[in-house]
Amino acid sequence: MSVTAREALRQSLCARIVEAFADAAQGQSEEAVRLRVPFDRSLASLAHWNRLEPSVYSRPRSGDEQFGVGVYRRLVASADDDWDDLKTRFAAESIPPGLPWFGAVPFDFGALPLGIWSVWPKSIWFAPRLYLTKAAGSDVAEVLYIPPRGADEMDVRADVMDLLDVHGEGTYPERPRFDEPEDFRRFAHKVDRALREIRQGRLRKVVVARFATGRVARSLEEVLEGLTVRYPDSHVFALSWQGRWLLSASPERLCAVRGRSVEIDCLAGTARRGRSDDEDRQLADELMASAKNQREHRAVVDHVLDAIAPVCEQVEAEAGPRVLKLANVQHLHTRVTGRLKQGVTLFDVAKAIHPTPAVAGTPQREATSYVTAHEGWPRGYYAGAFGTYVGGEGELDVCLRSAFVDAGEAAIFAGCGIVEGSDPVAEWEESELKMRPMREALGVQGEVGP
Ligand SMILES: C=C(O[C@@H]1C=C(C(=O)O)C=C[C@H]1O)C(=O)O
Repeated sequence: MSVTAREALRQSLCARIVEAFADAAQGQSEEAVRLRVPFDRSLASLAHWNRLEPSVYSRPRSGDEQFGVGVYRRLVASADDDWDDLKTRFAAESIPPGLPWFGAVPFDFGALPLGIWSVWPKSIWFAPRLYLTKAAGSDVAEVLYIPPRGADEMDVRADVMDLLDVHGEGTYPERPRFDEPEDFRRFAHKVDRALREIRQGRLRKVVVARFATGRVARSLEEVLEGLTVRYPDSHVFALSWQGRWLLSASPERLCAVRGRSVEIDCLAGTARRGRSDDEDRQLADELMASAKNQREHRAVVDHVLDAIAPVCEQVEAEAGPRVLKLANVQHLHTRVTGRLKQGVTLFDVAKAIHPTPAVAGTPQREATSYVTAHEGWPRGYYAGAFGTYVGGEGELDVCLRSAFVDAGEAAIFAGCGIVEGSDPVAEWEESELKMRPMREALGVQGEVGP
């Protein structure tokens, strides 16, 4: 969108909110101002790299969009905190009806946020002060805005204009750059080391990951629109904190909790897409027939069923895996569904199953510690989870096909499950495919051969 169109959008949205604020001031006493505005573009048009206020964009598989900016309430986990601390703190908070918390948790709650992640707390959650939702295909957005206490119309105008300000295009403060990414030699060395652990019987599977870096060539709006068009079945999500962005187009639901029901996606086992329909079908058949991939996949399903049993009244997995096709790759996929025991929240479920063997390995605890100790760089939020939370319910998706963007530079992450018989060249190629969504969307040059 052009700078003038962006400014016109900002002005008109602000005028509608001020109007609704003035009407509400004469009527009810609710803290939040609620209105509906015509909106015929994607809510991604409100997202911008250079917005200093924390902000969030989310477009799950349903196609409904959410955008939030500014902080009404924030909740962060620091070095020593765990899931239980988050849960306790959430229990003490209250936010207006219809407003969710957005946030993310790390891959390993036991690890400190180091390296590129040291600029962020270990887990970040916030309820935005200006929140828009738009149903798929609709050209109307619902707006919820919480004015500062005691604000008058003038204050509200200034506040909303500020929340939607973009603070200069392309001007980034000097910050430390990312570390040198791993080349094939170092990656192969990590795979060999993982294979040694497996041969010696300490682990059965380890997910070995790598990252690539590059300059971002697109506006955030272009990036998000690119991802939503190309990956309609993934959850496209972007969250900024202190000007840095975490982005993901996740195909993998860690857990969704609505009332007493829970849904989990197990995703492990990967093949590329074919160049023709025939080749694509053949690759899918080979994936289904591959004992190595089926073993890798079954380990995830078994872990999830075992780990979730204590918080469930009933739980079941689909009979066998299906093939989930994404634009870049195809995966083996099994859905697990269950009925939760009374009082079990989203965070109880996440604590029980995360990180699953799909992103850590098996045995899960040993593999998680192994990854944290031997990856060679801190995973932070990569292979962590992001999503929404309201009163115990919500959805968390695994932060895969993801990137961290700081001052116009991106680190793009991908990992592969290593089991007995894995080959470093094939795994490198798989990691390249997994990086493709973010590379293409961000316009970062890439595709490096082994
Ligand atoms: C670790 C990643 O993906 C995970 C690993 C998979 C595999 O090894 O087959 C498949 C899907 C994901 O659960 C990633 O995309 O970075």
